[in-house]
Amino acid sequence: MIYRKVLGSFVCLFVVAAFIWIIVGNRKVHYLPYYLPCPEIFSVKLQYTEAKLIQLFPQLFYQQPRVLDPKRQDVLTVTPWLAPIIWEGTFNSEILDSAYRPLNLTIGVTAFAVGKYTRFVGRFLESAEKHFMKGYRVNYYIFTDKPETIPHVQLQPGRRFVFVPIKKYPSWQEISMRRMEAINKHIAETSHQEVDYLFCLDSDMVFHNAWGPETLGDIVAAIHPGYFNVPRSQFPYERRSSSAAYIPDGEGDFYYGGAVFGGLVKKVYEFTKTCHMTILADKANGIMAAWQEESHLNRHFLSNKPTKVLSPEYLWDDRKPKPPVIHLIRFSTVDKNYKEIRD
Ligand SMILES: CC(=O)N[C@H]1[C@@H](OP(=O)(O)OP(=O)(O)OC[C@H]2O[C@@H](n3ccc(=O)[nH]c3=O)[C@H](O)[C@@H]2O)O[C@H](CO)[C@H](O)[C@@H]1O
Ligand SMILES: [Mn+2]
Repeated sequence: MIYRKVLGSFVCLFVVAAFIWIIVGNRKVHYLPYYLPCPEIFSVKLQYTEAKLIQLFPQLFYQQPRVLDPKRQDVLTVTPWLAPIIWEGTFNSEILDSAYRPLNLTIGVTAFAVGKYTRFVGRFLESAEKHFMKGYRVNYYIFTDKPETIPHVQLQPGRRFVFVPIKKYPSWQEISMRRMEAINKHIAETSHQEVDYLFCLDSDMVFHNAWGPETLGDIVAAIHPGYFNVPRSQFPYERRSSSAAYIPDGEGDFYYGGAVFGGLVKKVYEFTKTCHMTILADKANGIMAAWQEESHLNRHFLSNKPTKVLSPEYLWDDRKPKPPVIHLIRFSTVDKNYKEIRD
């Protein structure tokens, strides 16, 4: 009985194996169709609260990036914490535009024009319309105590101008430092709903060349034009330990300028809040940092590293001759009579 069952099983196995061999082997079918057990997973979309569509790069034709042939060998293009440092020659605007344009971003700019500094706004805006985030939506927030003195500047479509009334503090130091407070308050009340990224810029400056999406990052700082080529012992950090902006000798990455910072509006909110608080702490202790809010900004960026660093191309000074490492001056301080204007 058992012998017959075993024999029967072997015969069955042989017949099935022979059948498969005939079909697969003789008919030249080399694989069997295979179906995923649950194809509906492909149609499931996670509902993230800040869900953004993934942008694919369209077909573009450009030079191959060469691993062993960096475009700039004369400058540092990445920080030790792997934040890119943006220099002319290191990026392709066409590729960046193809990634950022479809996101339909709005970029905010804050510029302060208090007292005599209203005279700079016309040139600032005219030059920004030529060079700043061309083709993107831009909101200019002009913080001023004298809106009637600001000249009208024709803006490109999708770009608008907003006056933010602000009181005039008696000293230029206080005006400069209080920007942190005013920007922070304005983000909380208004601009967090209006812009994706926000740049906070000095108004006594002019755009000379393109400033585009290569500058966008979570939190962005700019290297000061006066200190990109000096050892950190010579950085004009606040050196008194009684100040909240204190940086001891032997510490520091770069010397960043107070005239340019930015990033995601939420990050700029956090940043301006911390800086304002450390400025107030100093005030309570009867001390003012060596370079006002710029010192606090440098202290903050030492322990909270920027995710992108702009080279001095993005924060130059018209009074300085252009060295060979600077291929392009994009944004630069105008020459001004300090004594006359701060009087
Ligand atoms: C290139 C650079 O990094 N500049 C910084 C530097 O000197 P700066 O000489 O560039 O400072 P500044 O006189 O331009 O003042 C900073 C800004 O505050 C505004 N303002 C100032 C005074 C006034 O009466 N009315 C008015 O509106 C205006 O937007 C101006 O651009 O140090 C300052 C603090 O000491 C700021 O950190 C500046 O950003
Ligand atoms: Mn300035």
